[in-house]
Amino acid sequence: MTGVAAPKQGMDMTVTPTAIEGVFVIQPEWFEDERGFFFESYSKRRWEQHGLHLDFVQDNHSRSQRGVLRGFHFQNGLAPQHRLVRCTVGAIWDVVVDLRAGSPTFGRWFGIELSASNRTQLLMGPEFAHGFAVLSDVAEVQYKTTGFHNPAAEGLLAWNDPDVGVPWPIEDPTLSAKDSTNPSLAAYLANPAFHYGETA
Ligand SMILES: Cc1cn([C@H]2C[C@H](O)[C@@H](COP(=O)(O)OP(=O)(O)O[C@H]3O[C@@H](C)C(=O)[C@@H](O)[C@H]3O)O2)c(=O)[nH]c1=O
Repeated sequence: MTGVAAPKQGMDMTVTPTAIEGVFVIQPEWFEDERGFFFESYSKRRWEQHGLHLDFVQDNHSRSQRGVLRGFHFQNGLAPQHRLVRCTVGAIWDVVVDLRAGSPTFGRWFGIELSASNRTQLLMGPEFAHGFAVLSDVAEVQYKTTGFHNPAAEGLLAWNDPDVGVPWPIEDPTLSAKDSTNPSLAAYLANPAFHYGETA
């Protein structure tokens, strides 16, 4: 068919699977001119064109100082959450850990730098513990979730569990009181919240 191409509806994005099934790197295109930049940080229509059908219900925003590490956190099957994470001020090293018992990548981690300048986003299913370390003087992190916050569903995993072995880029991080006593992966596995092949 010939003719005039349909006008482009907004900017596109790339969706790149990682070595861990269920974790995707999302890179939106952006427009830049002398005023600054513009990009669509989320478009339901664009996501559906890429086969991503998720209903986000909550937006979160945190600010942290250099050296802060938050995590690892997840919500169990009572209130499962897909999470779409980005950094809008500064830079973080963002990490997920596969919590699906029986998964070929159980306990394996994936990490990526998310920053205000690279505008990269990380999408993870509910079955992943999530945490990040701040690489800049200050970092602001914004993320969307498909489930509402539910303290009764909160799950925690030790940021420094040697069985996971994340090579964090900061030493002696500043942690919340809660995160300084998080359980190990072995303790999690005694009563896992998620099983490979089952929908959370
Ligand atoms: C996450 C969350 C916390 N809160 C409250 C609970 C508490 O009083 C206060 C601070 O909570 P926290 O210390 O748990 O915040 P924080 O350590 O930033 O928790 C976050 O960490 C990152 C790594 C994640 O993956 C997120 O899902 C979330 O768990 O905010 C909400 O009201 N809604 C929410 O969605």
